[in-house]
Order: sequence, then structure tokens, then C-alpha cells
Amino acid sequence: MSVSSSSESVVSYPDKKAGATVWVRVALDVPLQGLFDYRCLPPVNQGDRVIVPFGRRKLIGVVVDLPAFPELDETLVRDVDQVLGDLPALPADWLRLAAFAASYYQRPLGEAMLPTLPVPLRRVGAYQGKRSAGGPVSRLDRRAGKTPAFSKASAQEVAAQAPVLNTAQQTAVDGIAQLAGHGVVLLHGVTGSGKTEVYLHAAQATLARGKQVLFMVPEINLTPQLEAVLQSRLAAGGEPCALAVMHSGLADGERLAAWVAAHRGRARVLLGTRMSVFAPMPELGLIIVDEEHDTSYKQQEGLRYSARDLAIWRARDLGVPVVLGSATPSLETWRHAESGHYQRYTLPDRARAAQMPRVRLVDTRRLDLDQGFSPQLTEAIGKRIQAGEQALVFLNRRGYAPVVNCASCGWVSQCPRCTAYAVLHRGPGRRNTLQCHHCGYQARVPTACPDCGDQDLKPMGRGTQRVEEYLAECFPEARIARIDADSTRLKGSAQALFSKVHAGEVDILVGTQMVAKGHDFARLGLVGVLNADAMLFAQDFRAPERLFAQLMQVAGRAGRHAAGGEVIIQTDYPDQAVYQALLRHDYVGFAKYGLAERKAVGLPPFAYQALLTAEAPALADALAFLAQARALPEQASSSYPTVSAITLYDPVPLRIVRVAHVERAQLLVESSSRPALQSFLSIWSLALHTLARGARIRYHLEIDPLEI
Ligand SMILES: Nc1ncnc2c1ncn2[C@@H]1O[C@H](COP(=O)(O)OP(=O)(O)OP(=O)(O)O)[C@@H](O)[C@H]1O
Ligand SMILES: [Zn+2]
Repeated sequence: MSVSSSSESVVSYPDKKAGATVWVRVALDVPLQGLFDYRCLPPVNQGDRVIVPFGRRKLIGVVVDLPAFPELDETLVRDVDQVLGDLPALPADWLRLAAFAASYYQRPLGEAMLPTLPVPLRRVGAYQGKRSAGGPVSRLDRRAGKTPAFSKASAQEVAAQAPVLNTAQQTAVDGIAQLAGHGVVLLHGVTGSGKTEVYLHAAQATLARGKQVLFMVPEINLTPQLEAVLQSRLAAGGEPCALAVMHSGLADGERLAAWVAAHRGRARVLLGTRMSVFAPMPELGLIIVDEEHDTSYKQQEGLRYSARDLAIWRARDLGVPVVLGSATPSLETWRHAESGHYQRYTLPDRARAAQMPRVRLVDTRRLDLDQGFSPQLTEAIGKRIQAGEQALVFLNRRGYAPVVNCASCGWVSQCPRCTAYAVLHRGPGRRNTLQCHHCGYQARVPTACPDCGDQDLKPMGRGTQRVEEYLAECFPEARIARIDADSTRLKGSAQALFSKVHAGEVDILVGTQMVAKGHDFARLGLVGVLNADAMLFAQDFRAPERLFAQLMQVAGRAGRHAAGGEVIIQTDYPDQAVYQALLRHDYVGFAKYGLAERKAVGLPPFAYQALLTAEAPALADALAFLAQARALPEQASSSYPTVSAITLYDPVPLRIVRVAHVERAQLLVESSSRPALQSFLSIWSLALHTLARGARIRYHLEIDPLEI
């Protein structure tokens, strides 16, 4: 057998006559179950990417197996077009992770695996187009010769001085160091307790052993500050730390660079948001998941995965430790810690300030509010800025006002495409618009009521823009900054705003949940919370947990570096358990109460759930599809061995039924046994695929949904 000389080059083309071909089994990003066999000339390895013909198209896929025989008749098997040798093969553990994600989240392997790759690595045009110039990786390498491989974050923002660990921190660091292999550590530390310091020490030890570290954070805007800290603290022997950063705010090329650096083992630390859990890291030795409770770790489209859960799986598979950190762990995590399944270390006190901030509930039931502000809150803000401190006003609602209303006929601004209000936004130069936060619809604000012609249209309620406006009237001297999705739309603008806050160039900060978490503000003395009650009576059983976590987080921004921090929460329901626990900073009590409640009614973490959502132009069709889906197991009960352990609830419309002219309904599936649920879903998901064929329905199945 002769091997053609082309097989020696990085890129090889199969030559049918050579006869030395092998079979490869390839995962492709197509909505079909199963894998696809091709004929290929060696050398080709498991984990290589290949370009293959698929119908009339060409696609990039990943070789997951080299079977002895193809599944099809040999004469029907087509040839691999090109083996892409520009990167090392994807490692076996990466293939295992993708396979686990696909099976656990009930998606075809290729559909789960391929989208985790940076776009240029899975686009045929990037390799075979006229301008491919050797492919994206060699283009990247040519560029990299000109620019430094790793960013040197502005180290002046950070004091490189490492503080001496306190006893609680040292205990946690020692505990993590002693883990011989895999172990899940919950680092439960109150806000400002210095969890970052513990991560840094654990990371340092891992790097010293020659291993890589994956450091996950929930939000993009937490990366710059942390990048600078990691950069200055993890530098060794005069060399900057080989740190790569990965998040959705990066351009394709930047993300590719980070991914390639991790894959080649050149990046020793990868700092990233949820997508980074899928980065191949050949020498991964530690995973850190900061703010593990944060819902941003959940991907809400495509493969609906939990990056935290996958991180735990990945660490176990590799036999390495994973550290989950939070001041308010998810109840799922807390339960594992209580049962001893996870090892728990507690940082009970703040690292700098002696005490936690004082929490005050202002009962707004009998108060005259001015633009939503109680006199107590306004006065407190005034005092703080007088004293040269900063104040933060937290309101989880962007825009100027959530709705516009006609005083004479009761007309309200509604999105024409969704069952939702159109929100009033103030644009530059008084160019006001109505915007839908669900579908992106935008329109001018009508000058008169579309129904009755009356010109007395009024904004109702308030969002961050209106709060900013009000504060500017109350405190004309104060420097006010607003941080929300609108004010940070431009690349780099969030970082610029946060830098101003850190530099003390802001007196009052108004913001949504973007400002609530993670940031270590040195001069912030007061946090005021508006409209917290909005979340109190949400239908979702996780709403109280989420509200509590969010309020603990935002409250935790106050008084981090000096004593005397204060939090003012305005509420009509001061007796609610959430607020009472907050007064005492009592996460443990709240978790105990929450878990007991969940246990009593059999909700997660004492049950496991999946959610089937159907979308159609008419609600009736979506509901009918779900009804059929629900009936499937009855019609073929012998195919569903675990069906007796499964509860299928009635299909119901979503709370916001219509979004962008599409109507949506959902069906909840539940079981007290995860294996029973998984077994059921693996059969059911295939049947759903068949059921939906021909029907004008889109559907998706979500495992472990966070919102129901
Ligand atoms: N041992 C220590 N001695 C003095 N200061 C410390 C120590 N450890 C941490 N700090 C400082 O305490 C502050 C809070 O630390 P850090 O931001 O890590 O808190 P955190 O636990 O992550 O809080 P959060 O959950 O609110 O994000 C930082 O300014 C940090 O530099
Ligand atoms: Zn809309």
C-alpha cells in the first residue's frame, strides 16, 4: 500500500486510487440525529476537523470515531474533502464533554459540539474561499507575530500587593490544595469577604504545578477588573501571566485567538463567561466558577446548558477540583454542601470593613413618594454625597417609563408584535421612542392618543432614565452615572463607566443588575433599592431565591472598604421572609427555609425537571402540539420503561404569550429521579422530532430549566 505524498502535508486530500483509505465518523451541525460516515486518506485522527460534502453543500465537522466499517454500504460513502491540520486534534476529554452535553441536553452530537467552536473554525469559506489565505489559524498566527499574544491589562488599576490571608481564607486555600483529585468545593463567603483572594491562591498553586486554570465569571463586565487583577497577581518571574479572555463581546477573531491559545496550552489561565466551559484545555488542573448561583451561567438558546453544571462534570471527568464561589449559593449547590457531597468553606466576615452594611426597610405603604423615592432614601443619598461617599440606586428596569398611558381613554403603549408593553425611552435631543424589550420593536412616541386623539399622554412608572433625571433635579451638584444595557451598548463603554466609578468621578450611580454583582467599589457607602416588590410575587417558584440573591448582591456593594455602609430597601411588604432574612444577612436561614419549602412540595432540588416549549403563529397549534407530545408515552407505554416515575403536566401558555407574532406554550415534565427522567427524555425527544415533522411548529426541550 502506498500512501500518497500529500498525506505528509498538513492538509491532505483523499485519493481514491491510493486504496489506503480509512472510515471516519463525523459530527456535523445539522438538525439530524446520528453521525455521518466518510472515506478518508490518513493521516486523520479522532478530534480532527474535516471538510465534507453534505448534500450539495460542504460542511466542517469533527471526527469522533474511526470505525472499522461504515454504517452505510461502502459504495454510498462519500470522500472527505479536506482534513484540517491547522490545529492539534481536539482532545479526548473535550470530545467526552461534548458527548455528555449532547446526551444530557438531548441534542444531536453535532448540533451540540460544532457551535461551541469559534465561528472561523467551522466555516468552510474561511478555508476554501478566495481570501482564505491558508485558513483562519495561519492568518491569526501571521497577525500574532505583530501583536503580543496576551493582553497586558492596565496594571495601574490594581495594587499588585497581595494582602495577608485571614484565617478563614487560609483554611479554604489549604483545603483546596489538599484535594488530591476531583472534589467540588463550595466557597461560601459573604459579600466582600475576599473570595477572589482564595481563587488567586488556588490558581497560583495550580499554575505552579504546570496546569491550566479555567476561571469563569457570569458577566462580561466583570472581566476587565478581574483581568487586571489576575494579570498583576499571577505574573511569575517577571513574565506576564499567559491569560486569555473569552466572552460574547469579542469579535470572531479575538475569540478565535483566545480559544486557540487555550487549546495549544499557551494560555495558562482562561478567564471567561459561560461559553468558556467548552474551551479545550489540554492541561486543565482547576476550574473556578465565581458567583455560581448566577443565572447568566445558563445558556438560553441553542444548546440550553448550564455552564456551572458542565464545569462540575468536566472537573469530575478530569479528576480535578472545581471551586464554586458565592455569597448566596443556589439551593441546588447548598443542598449538596449540606449533605456533604460538596466540601464547604465559609468566609463569615468581610475582609476589610469590620461589619456588614446595615439594612433598613422603608415601609412605603403610607408614604408619599416623590418619583418613587421615599424621603428617607433621598435624605440618605444627600448625606452620603455630602460626606464625599458614593451612593448607588438600584432599579432593575431600564428605559424612562415602562408604559405610556392616555389619561382620558386609558390607552396604553403596547408592542404590536408581543403581548407586552412598549417601554418609553428618552433618546438624545428629546427623540423619544417606544421600545419593546422582547422583540426589539421601535417606534416614535405618538403625539396624541391613537385611540381618542387626546394629547395628554403620560409616562407611567419609572425606569433608570427617569430615576437619573429625578436625581439630577434633586442633586444638581452631583455627578451622576447610569449603567444599564442602554448606556453600555457601545464596545468599551461599560468599562469606561465602571472605571469612572472606581476612580471616584461619580457621586451617584444608577443601575440595573449590571452593577449589582462582583464589583469591589471602594467608596460606596449607600445602596438604595427601588421597586424590589416587583419580583416578590412572580409565578416562578425560584423568584424568591433570585430576589434574595440579587438583593444580597447589590446590598453587598455598600461599605466594602470602610465601616458604616448602609442599604435602604423600599417595600410595601416589609414582613416578607425575603426582606426579614435580608435584614439579618441571613443566607443560611433563608436557604434552610427555602429548602424545607421545596422539599414539602417536591420541587427542585428535590425533583428534576424538563420543559418543552412550542411556538406557532397561533396559540391553539402550539397547545395542540404539546397535547400530542403529552399523549405520546400513553400511546406507546412499553417504549418508555420509566414513564411511571414521570409526571407530565398540562400544557399552558407562557406568561408572555406572544413575542414577535409567535405564540408560545409550554409543558413541564418532572420526576423525583434524574436517571428516570433522562431515560424518558432520550426516547421522548426522538419521538418529538418525528411528531414535529410536517407540523408548522418550532419546539425546544430544556433540561433543568431555571424559569418556568
Ligand atoms: N486578607 C485580606 N486582607 C485585607 N483585604 C482583603 C483580604 N482579602 C481580600 N481583601 C480585599 O477585600 C475586598 C473584597 O474582596 P473580594 O472582592 O474578593 O470579595 P468577594 O468575596 O469576591 O465579594 P463579592 O461576593 O461581593 O464579589 C477587596 O478589596 C480585596 O482586595
Ligand atoms: Zn415586541
